Amino acid sequence: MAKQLGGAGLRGQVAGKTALSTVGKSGSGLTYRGYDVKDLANNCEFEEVAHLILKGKLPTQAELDSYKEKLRSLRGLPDALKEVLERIPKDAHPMDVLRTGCSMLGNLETEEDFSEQQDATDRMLACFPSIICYWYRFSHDGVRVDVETNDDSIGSHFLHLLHGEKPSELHEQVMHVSLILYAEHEFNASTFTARVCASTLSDMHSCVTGAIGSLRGPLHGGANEAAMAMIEKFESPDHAEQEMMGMLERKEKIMGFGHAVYSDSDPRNEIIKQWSEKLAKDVGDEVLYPVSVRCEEVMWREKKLFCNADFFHASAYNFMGIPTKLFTPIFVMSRLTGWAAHVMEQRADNRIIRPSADYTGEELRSVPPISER
Ligand SMILES: CC(=O)SCCNC(=O)CCNC(=O)[C@H](O)C(C)(C)COP(=O)(O)OP(=O)(O)OC[C@H]1O[C@@H](n2cnc3c(N)ncnc32)[C@H](O)[C@@H]1OP(=O)(O)O
Ligand SMILES: O=C([O-])CC(=O)C(=O)O
Repeated sequence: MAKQLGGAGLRGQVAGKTALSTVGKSGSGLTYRGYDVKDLANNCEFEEVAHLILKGKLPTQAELDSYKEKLRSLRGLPDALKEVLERIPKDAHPMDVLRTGCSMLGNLETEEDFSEQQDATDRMLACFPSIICYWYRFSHDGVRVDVETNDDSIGSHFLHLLHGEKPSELHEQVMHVSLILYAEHEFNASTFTARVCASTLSDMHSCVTGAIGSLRGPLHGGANEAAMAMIEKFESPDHAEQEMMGMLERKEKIMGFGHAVYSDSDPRNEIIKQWSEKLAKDVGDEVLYPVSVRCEEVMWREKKLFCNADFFHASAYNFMGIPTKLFTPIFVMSRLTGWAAHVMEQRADNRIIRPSADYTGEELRSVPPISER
């Protein structure tokens, strides 16, 4: 059953064209440049999908090797950026750190001309994990990590910097899947933010900085952190059910459920849920995964609301030892590909995005003298 699309929030209104992805239209429900996300998640590394989204085609082995080599060479951070990161307090939210880091990078390595858009994007793709982990390890552990690792992938680079050791094969694989699932999603709020910014002919770093701000909220990317905060309070599936029933009765929003476009399932959920189950077995979990499954059952039974991409990401990331506040920055590391590709698409066929509003204010009136107000 298709979701009723209309009403506030521009829901269901066509606001532009894209050749990058379809949501709720074909295959399992999500396609990137014509490939089903399930197919991509089962058969590709994230860097192949980044190449597909940003450069228009799946790479050959030689193209992939050279793309990964290029990304590896771009992991270092300028000293001025490290200095800024060192001044950000420990209790800052990592999404704010990333927003500042991206903006600072735009000052140091400004995109002077649109011909630099691919290089500016590759640089961010390579160094966002460095930015987030440099700040995290400095502010939390007091160490200045060497961010120039030789790890094979963006996901393993991130886990290596975070934990101080190379990740297991399982964890590297889960990072590939997770980054693929989060990479692109048509005209979602953060991507639309990036496109609006691009439509003024602004620079790539401004578009991405704005998009990070939009992704941060709990109704969008921030939902994976909010979901974690909720499930970690539940001691058992029965406890989860009891608490969820209370939340529903109080008409509270339950993060990680529902979607603006999908009507009865988010195709990314089935995939990340399987990986969460594998990770649960790997760590011997007997609480978080069964609690998450019960939450899913209760929400469907009571409200016909389904898990979106964020819900099982919470337990999966937790099982890999990732601190909750770093969940949404991982989303950024991935969605950067979608944002940048949309910026490029907008630039290639641009008209400034400037919709209209229905006015609901006062009728025309004259300004009274200040003594009479
Ligand atoms: C990667 C991502 O960004 S995926 C989205 C991540 N966000 C979340 O998980 C936050 C929780 N979910 C939500 O807030 C919403 O489902 C959104 C923002 C994702 C979509 O919003 P909308 O398109 O406006 O939702 P929709 O029209 O389906 O809502 C229908 C009804 O279900 C309710 N509803 C929707 N989601 C939820 C939820 N998670 N918990 C409780 N009730 C919900 C709405 O409040 C609404 O009720 P109402 O008619 O009484 O007002
Ligand atoms: O499309 C949306 O509204 C939100 C979403 O799932 C995403 O951005 O991945």
